[in-house]
Formats: sequence, structure tokens, C-alpha cells
Amino acid sequence: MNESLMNPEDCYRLECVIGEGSYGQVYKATQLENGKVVAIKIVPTTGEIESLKREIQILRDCRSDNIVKYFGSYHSNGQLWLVMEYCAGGSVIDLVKAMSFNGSSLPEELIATILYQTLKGIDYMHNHKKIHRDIKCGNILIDHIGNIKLADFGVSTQLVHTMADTDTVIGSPFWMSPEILLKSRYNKKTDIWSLGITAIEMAEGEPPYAHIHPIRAMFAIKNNPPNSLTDQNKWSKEFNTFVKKCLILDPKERPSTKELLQDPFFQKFCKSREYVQQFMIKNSRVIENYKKQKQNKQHEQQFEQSQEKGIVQLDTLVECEEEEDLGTMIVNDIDAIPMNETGTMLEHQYQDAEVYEKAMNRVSEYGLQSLNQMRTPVTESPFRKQKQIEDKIQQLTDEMNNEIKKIKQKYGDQIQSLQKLLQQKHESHKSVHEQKLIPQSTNYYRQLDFKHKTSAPSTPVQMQTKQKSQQENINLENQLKPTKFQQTNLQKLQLQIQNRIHDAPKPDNNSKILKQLINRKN
Ligand SMILES: Nc1ncnc2c1ncn2[C@@H]1O[C@H](COP(=O)(O)OP(=O)(O)OP(=O)(O)O)[C@@H](O)[C@H]1O
Repeated sequence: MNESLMNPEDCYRLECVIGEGSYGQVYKATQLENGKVVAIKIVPTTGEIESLKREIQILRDCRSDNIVKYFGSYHSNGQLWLVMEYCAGGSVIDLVKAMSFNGSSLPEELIATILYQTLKGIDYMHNHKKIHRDIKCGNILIDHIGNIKLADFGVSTQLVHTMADTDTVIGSPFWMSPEILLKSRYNKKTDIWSLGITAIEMAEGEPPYAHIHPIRAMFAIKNNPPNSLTDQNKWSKEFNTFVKKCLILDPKERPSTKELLQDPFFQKFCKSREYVQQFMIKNSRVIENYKKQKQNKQHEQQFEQSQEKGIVQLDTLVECEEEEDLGTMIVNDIDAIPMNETGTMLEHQYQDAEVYEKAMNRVSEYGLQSLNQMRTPVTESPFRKQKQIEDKIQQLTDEMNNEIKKIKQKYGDQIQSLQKLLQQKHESHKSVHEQKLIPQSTNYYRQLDFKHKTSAPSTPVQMQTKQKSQQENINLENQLKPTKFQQTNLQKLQLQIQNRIHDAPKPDNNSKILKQLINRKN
């Protein structure tokens, strides 16, 4: 491989992450010299880079309008950069998922056009003695003018003779041909099988057996290979026949790319690249909405994963993202996965029970990719980091606002009921004054003093009346004492509650409160 030793950061500016594969991320980037937009796949060289090297090797030899173009590669700072043509329409899987998310499916004309151009890309590869081995919607891209491009050559192979290495099971489980799964000798016809499964994926939103565990699916494909679209009445005779041809069990009987390019399905339904472009423009909002949702989900998962540290060893149990596209797997010995004919797992034949248990746990946690040696963390991107910080701040702000709301709700009711109580006490107090015809004053003790001074007794009757009145006043005073005491207590309580509301964290408060919340959360 002949990659450049220049620092790629001097040549390109990374704009944003546009996708993520098993071993690294794909960025949209700008070439500084001329402002050209490109796609760059970055893989940390500490992990598995063989597939990227293979991809570079295959891509640099390919010159076809239906294969994503290769512009160069760089090795710098422990990373391998693969610079390629940017396909603004994204992958066909996003289109398929967006449409099914919207409750619709792709029209037959679009399916035919995408399949035809993909087939042309495969035809080019086969003519140059290359097998793709991983044909699926996730590896078919659409550019800004509606051209269809085959991508992801990480598992592609150069045919040295006529047959490929028979010991290696390679590809994505649901799209794998029975001859690969049976470990028979296989050839380029394996790509035709995968194209048939891709046709079903485009029509039905997912490949056959997608609802079952991938390992079981591999056995199901071996034992009961899919051979047609599920609802044949929904589709044209030509489309049904095309799928059936691609899924012919015997590779020798299965048509070649040349034969399929002449198929009546394409003659009847295939349209121009402008048709694809128009379809993309018409459905851009649906696609964007779906991508945003997918991205948010990924960010959440990445944020959770970023709490985990460094390289994730396979035996570390972490929450596994829901995998839409199961990814590509390379297994050197499929028979090491013990299962019976119906796909039920058999009792392990591993010598070390614990090793077996861990391997199976990994498969159910991570999917089949975990059967590869090591899963490396994706490259840390500044965009992702910034998004994580923004999300964290948003999350903390929301939390604080909720807390304030809760405190207000809780104590607001109490304050109201205490105020009501105070009002009632005040009313009863007033009514006692009215009964005794005592003039209202804000200070009751001052009133008593005034009465005392203004009504000095002179006669014994007056003395008696005064004493009686004094006694009554004392009684009244005694009666009011607890009320007064209660009132003071209530005021104190109200003050305390108000202080607590005041002390509660505010959304725009300083970082100390943020830290308190983070600590409490941890
Ligand atoms: N040249 C490109 N232009 C635009 N988007 C791209 C390009 N290459 C890849 N992508 C996007 O990046 C995503 C990840 O691509 P990548 O080839 O790394 O992994 P993958 O094929 O999805 O996964 P795996 O390697 O596990 O099979 C693709 O699904 C696609 O959406």
C-alpha cells in the first residue's frame, strides 16, 4: 500500500461525521486547496486496519461510474485516512428505512434503477476478477445527482484463480449466500445472491430472517434458503422473476451480471439517474427527519458508551446499540458455533466452559461483529465531544428546572394553606374585639393601656366594674396568647420556606451547582 506520509489535517478540514462503520467513522470534509467536498473514512491504526487496507487496494484499481471513487490515503498520528468521493444522498439503507419509517416503500421503478446501477458496479468488479462479498443496501450510496455507487470494499477479494478461499466465511449474515455458509467453494455468483437479498431488502424494508438472531439466521439460510419476495402479489411479474433468478441455489445455474443486465425487469422499470435525483429531492424531508432521529439515537448511545473507558474489551459487558445493519463479519471457522439443525444452540463443545459462555454472551451483546478479535472504540471526534457537552448541559438544566418546579409545587401549596390559616386566626381575633366593643387597633396592648389610663375608677361601683373589665381583659389576653404564639410560629415557617425556595438552584446559576448535580448524579 502506498499511502501518503503528509499530515492529512494540512490538506483537509473535517466538517462533520456522516456515518460509522465497525472500525471507524466516516466524515464529510473539505479539501483546503480547492474547496472540493470529499468523504474520509478514519480508522485508528491501533485496531483492525486490514479491512481498510484491503478496501484501499481494491478501490484504487477501480474506475467505474458505479463504484465510489478513491482519491488517496494517509497514515498519520495513529490513524489511517481513506479519502473518497462524497455521496451526498447517503446510503440506500437510509432511504429504505426512512420510507418504511414513513409507512411507505420504494416504488418498483426506483428499486429497478438502483439495482441496475449496482449491477453495473458489480459487473465491473467481476470483469476485473474481484468479488465484493458484502452487497447490501448499507453499502450502496447515492450521489447528489442520483448516481448509484457501490462502496465498502473492506471484505472484497481479488480472485487469484477462479475460486475464493473456501475456509473464510465473510460478509453480513442475512445477505450471505448458502454456498458461503455451507463452506463450499464459492465464486463471484455469491454477489448475485446478495443482490437478490438486497432487492428483497429494498422492497420489504429488511432482508429475510432479519427478525431472528443472526447466528440462527445463518443456519436458517443454510437449511431453508429464501427464494422469493414475501408478498408476491404486491409486485410485478418481472420483479418476482428477477428476485427468484438471483436466489437460485446452485451458483452454476444462477445468472451472471451480463445476463442480469439484460433482464426484462430492467427493460420495463429502469429509469434514469434524474429520476433517482427527483425522488430524493421529493422525499428529502422524510429522509432528513429519519436521519436526525437516527443521529440523536446514536449520540445518546455514544454518550453512554463514552462513560466507559478506553478500549472496550470484548468480555466487558456494555449496553449494545440496536443494530439496524448488522455489519460485516469474518469468521474463519463457522462450525465453531455449535447449533443443531433447527438453529437451537447445542450444548457447548468448547473445552473451557467459561470461554464458550463469554463468546456466546459477546455475540448476543454485540452481534456477530464481536466474533472478530477486538472491538476498538471509534475515533474521538471534536464534533461529537462538543455535542456531548451541549447535551450534558441541556440535561442538567432540565434537571434543575424540574427540581425548582417540584420545590415550588411542594411548598407553594403549604404557603397558601398557612396563609389561609393566618387569615382565619386574624378573623377570629377581630370578632373577639367586635364582641367586646374594643376599638380596633393594630397593637392590642396599647389599647389596654389606653383604656386603663382613660377610665380611672372613682366610685366603688365604678371600681367593681373596672375590676370586672380588667379581669375580662386579662382573660381575653390569655385567650389570645396562644393565637399570637401560633402566628409567630407560622410566620417563622413561612420565612423558612421562602428561604428554601430562594436557595434552590437556578438554571443560570454558576458551575458550583452544576458540579453538585453532576456529583449527585454520579
Ligand atoms: N463516500 C461516502 N459518501 C457519503 N457517505 C458515506 C461514504 N462512505 C460511507 N458513507 C456513510 O458512512 C456509513 C459508514 O460507512 P462504512 O463503510 O464505514 O461502514 P458500514 O459499511 O456501514 O459498516 P461495516 O463496515 O460494519 O459494514 C455508510 O453507511 C454511509 O452512510
